[in-house]
Amino acid sequence: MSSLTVAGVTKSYGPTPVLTGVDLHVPEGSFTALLGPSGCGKTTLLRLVAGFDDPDRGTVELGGRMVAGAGRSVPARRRHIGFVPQEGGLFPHLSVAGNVAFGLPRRQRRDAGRVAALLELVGLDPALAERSPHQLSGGQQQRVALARALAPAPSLVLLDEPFSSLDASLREETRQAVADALGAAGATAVLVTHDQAEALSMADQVAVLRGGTLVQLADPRTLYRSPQDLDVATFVGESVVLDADVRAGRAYSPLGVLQLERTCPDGPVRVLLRPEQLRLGPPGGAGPNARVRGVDFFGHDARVRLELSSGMAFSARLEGWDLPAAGDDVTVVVLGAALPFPRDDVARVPA
Ligand SMILES: Nc1ncnc2c1ncn2[C@@H]1O[C@H](COP(=O)(O)OP(=O)(O)OP(=O)(O)O)[C@@H](O)[C@H]1O
Repeated sequence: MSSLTVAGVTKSYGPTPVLTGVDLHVPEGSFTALLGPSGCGKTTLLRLVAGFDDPDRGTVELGGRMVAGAGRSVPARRRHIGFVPQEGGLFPHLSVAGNVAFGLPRRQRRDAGRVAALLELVGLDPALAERSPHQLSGGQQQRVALARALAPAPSLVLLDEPFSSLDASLREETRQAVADALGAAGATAVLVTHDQAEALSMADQVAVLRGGTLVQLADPRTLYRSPQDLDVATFVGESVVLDADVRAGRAYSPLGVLQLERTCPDGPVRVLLRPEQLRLGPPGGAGPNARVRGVDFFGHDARVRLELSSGMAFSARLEGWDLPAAGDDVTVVVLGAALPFPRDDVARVPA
C-alpha cells in the first residue's frame, strides 16, 4: 500500500470551477473520509486520483511517484488502485468467486484458497462463493466488490459512497465489515461520503470539502470538537448556536454564563454547544427556564426540542430512559465549555 498526496489540484468543467487548489495527504495504511454536501467536488477528486480524468493544475502522487500533473498522466489501469463504486458493479454473469478472482493476477485466478481468504477478509462465508450476485443482499454485494478491489493488493482503495444504497441496519453492519477488512489488509483507503456519522465512525482522518475547497482535515474527534467554522460544525453534527457577549473570558448567552473552550477577546460572538452538552432539571432550578416543544425518540437516546420564553428554539440530546414530555417546563444546565466563533461566521443550519 502507498501514501497518497494531492497538491494544489484544480479542476473546472467549462467555466465552472469544481475543485480549487485542493491539498490532501493520506498516510500509508490509513483511512480518510472525504466528506461534503452534494456537488462539492468529492467524486471529481476521487476520479482525478483514480486516473479517470486529469487535473487542470496540481499533482497527484502515489507512494511518492507522480501519477498526474506536471505534464504526466499515468493511465488508470497502471495506478494499481482498487475502486468500490456505489452499487458494487459486480459482473452479473460471474459467480461470487468469479468476481473476486477477476481482481487477482491471472496465475492466481484458479486458486480457490486465495478467493476464500479474500471472502473471509471481508467477513463473508466462503460457502457463498458459487452464488450469483443477484442471490446476495446489497451489503454482501458491497463486500464482494471490496474483496475484488483488494484482490490484486492495490496501492490504494477508493470507495465512492459504497453504502448509500443499503438500508439502515445493513449499512451499519457493512460499514463495520468494510472498515475491519481495510484495517486487516493494511489498506490505504479514501471513502467519499456525505454522511457525517459514516465519516466520523470509520475514518482515521476526515477531509471536509466545501464548494471545491478543502476546509478542514482532522481526526474525527478534533473535527467534531474543534470545527474550523460554524458551517463545518453544523455539517458534522447537531449543534446549538447562540449569540453571546464575551466578558473576561466568559460568554453571556441565553443559556446562561458559559465557560469557553478557547480564549477569545471581549465582545459579541457566536458560540457552539452540542445538544449532548445540555441536561434538563425540574422547573425553578438554577439555569434558564425552557418549555419542551416535542421529543423525537430514537430508543437509545432522544432529541428533546425546547424553547426559551424569548421564543429561541434549540434541542438537547438525552439518554432515552427518563425523558420529559411535550409541554413540560424545565431548567437547562450546560455541561462543559462552548466554542466561540466570530459573530459574522454563518451557521448553515439553525440550532
Ligand atoms: N463531467 C462533468 N461535466 C460537467 N460538470 C460536472 C462533471 N462532473 C461533475 N460536474 C459538476 O461538478 C460539481 C461537483 O460534482 P461532484 O460529482 O464531484 O460532486 P459530489 O460532491 O461528488 O456530489 P454528490 O455527493 O452529489 O455525488 C457538480 O456541480 C457537478 O455538476
